[in-house]
Amino acid sequence: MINLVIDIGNTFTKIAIFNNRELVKSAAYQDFTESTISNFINGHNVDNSIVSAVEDPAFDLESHLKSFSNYQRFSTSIKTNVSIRYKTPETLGLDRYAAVIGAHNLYCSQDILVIDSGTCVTYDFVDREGNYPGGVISPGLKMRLTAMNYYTGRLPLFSPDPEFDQQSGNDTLSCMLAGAQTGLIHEAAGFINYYKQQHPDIKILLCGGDAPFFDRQLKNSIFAPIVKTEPHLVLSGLNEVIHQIND
Ligand SMILES: Nc1ncnc2c1ncn2[C@@H]1O[C@H](COP(=O)(O)OP(=O)(O)O)[C@@H](O)[C@H]1O
Ligand SMILES: CC(C)(COP(=O)(O)O)[C@@H](O)C(=O)NCCC(=O)O
Ligand SMILES: [K+]
Repeated sequence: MINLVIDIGNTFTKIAIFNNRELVKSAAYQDFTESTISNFINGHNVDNSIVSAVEDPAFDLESHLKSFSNYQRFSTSIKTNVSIRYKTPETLGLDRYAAVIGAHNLYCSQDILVIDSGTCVTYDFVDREGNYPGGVISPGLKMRLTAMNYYTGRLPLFSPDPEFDQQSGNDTLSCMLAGAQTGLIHEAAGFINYYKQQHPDIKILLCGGDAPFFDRQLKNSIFAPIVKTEPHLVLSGLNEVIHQIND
């Protein structure tokens, strides 16, 4: 079974082809059009397709996918082996639901905290039985620096600096990076500690555009043994949904 899965985030659209549960290829695009899909598929005979979108695509994506595949609309009403305990499933980001499905099916006998560091950073907990109560939504790495520039008169616009590892700064740039970057790691450490106290065997899975940043920082921390990067968690969660519907 060849599956085409698409994850439309607030910054990038991620797309992948799976042959059953094996990832064949994946890519990320800032500009996503019909021809992006044709170029990406490039000769693969797609059986099924599915989309998770936090933003509406700029073209009729559903009609396009229906024209060459068995298209499945993804929503929180689709029953999977993850049970949504969120109070407002109708407002839950589909990328968050897909990420915990991906996590639970990769490590089904473990309690997991997913840290998806995209436009926003989301912390989502799923227990070993597949119960998903929710988690945390927090400003993303780039958003933190952009917001400080946008809402002030004197703070410049800086990009994240992967090399920066100071706890505090002594000029404008280093002070802002300490807040935006080191502050984000302190935040993550705080939430990890909170969940670890309640679930001592918890595993931490990292995904999203800034996963390499979290990976580098957390691999140098006491959390190193329980942290793992799973870059395709949302995509593999969507692929799992196709399997659970068809199996
Ligand atoms: N070339 C880039 N352009 C924009 N953002 C980037 C780039 N490289 C890394 N990033 C980081 O990746 C984040 C987006 O990651 P991603 O997981 O694709 O987000 P989303 O799922 O929200 O679309 C941005 O917020 C930014 O911090
Ligand atoms: C929290 C999010 C903005 C994260 O999106 P991302 O950073 O992956 O683009 C998205 O999942 C969303 O719009 N959620 C809706 C609110 C909710 O999940 O309750
Ligand atoms: K996210």
